[in-house]
Amino acid sequence: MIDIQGLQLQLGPRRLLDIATLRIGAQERVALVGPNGAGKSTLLRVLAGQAPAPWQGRVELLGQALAPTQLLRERARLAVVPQGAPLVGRLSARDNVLTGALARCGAWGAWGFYPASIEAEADAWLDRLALRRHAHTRADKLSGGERQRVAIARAALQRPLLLLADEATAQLDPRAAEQACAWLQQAAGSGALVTVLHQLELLPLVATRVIGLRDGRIVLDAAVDDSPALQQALRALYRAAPADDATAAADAPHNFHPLLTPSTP
Ligand SMILES: Nc1ncnc2c1ncn2[C@@H]1O[C@H](COP(=O)(O)OP(=O)(O)OP(=O)(O)O)[C@@H](O)[C@H]1O
Repeated sequence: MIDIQGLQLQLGPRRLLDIATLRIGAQERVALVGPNGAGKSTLLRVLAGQAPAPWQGRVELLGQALAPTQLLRERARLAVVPQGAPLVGRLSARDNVLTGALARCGAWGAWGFYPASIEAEADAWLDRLALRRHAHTRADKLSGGERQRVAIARAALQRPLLLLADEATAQLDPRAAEQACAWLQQAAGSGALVTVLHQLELLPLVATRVIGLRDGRIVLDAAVDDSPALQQALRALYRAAPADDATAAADAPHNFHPLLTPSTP
């Protein structure tokens, strides 16, 4: 599903990513965690074909080796719930959700005509995410949390092989955030889910594997469980001071002692 070897992304003097190896299998549920500026979103952006700068290394996604300027052939099956959940503001919540199915509908979808089965699917998602009463509200009139939920439903309509979610629970109240973890898993279906997460208490609800980044490097790769070892590793991940300038980042040892590196597929 995802196979990364020697990924390096440099922006000016700053190294944003330095990932020796990372493999994520089909159907995996993975959370990316780490302090602010660790590179979590940048990694998702590389996978989504939106890297902020050219990168070096080998990135294979859904069976295709990517180049920094090349888009994935199977883009329709790659769903992204971006940070802040940008939507098409002039479209209703329902129409935004329906755009997730565009690739399945061909030209008719582009004209706003969707098969009844797809409209029913969109409505079911609007119901599930408690959005039915907002179905015909313009997206730019929705609250942040409502937009977030619309973005999850839109991703579900893509029937993704891979769903990338960047802090999809960030704008949700505690109960909705817990529910969103289940929604994300449902939206990913039989595909893989990689989600950036800051609320560590939600980890068991959304992931079976946690990957910790710091200064663009993977320093933690562990199964999600309630072991004291994982709790300790997570605390250490956030306690560690980030490199606060380019020199410090460049001087840091390349493979410093990982916090935890248990089994991965
Ligand atoms: N387009 C850009 N131009 C300059 N710097 C960038 C750009 N994109 C990311 N960065 C820098 O790269 C580093 C990693 O950013 P990234 O957004 O990936 O971190 P993150 O782990 O997702 O952080 P957060 O938890 O705060 O969202 C940050 O220091 C950020 O300032």
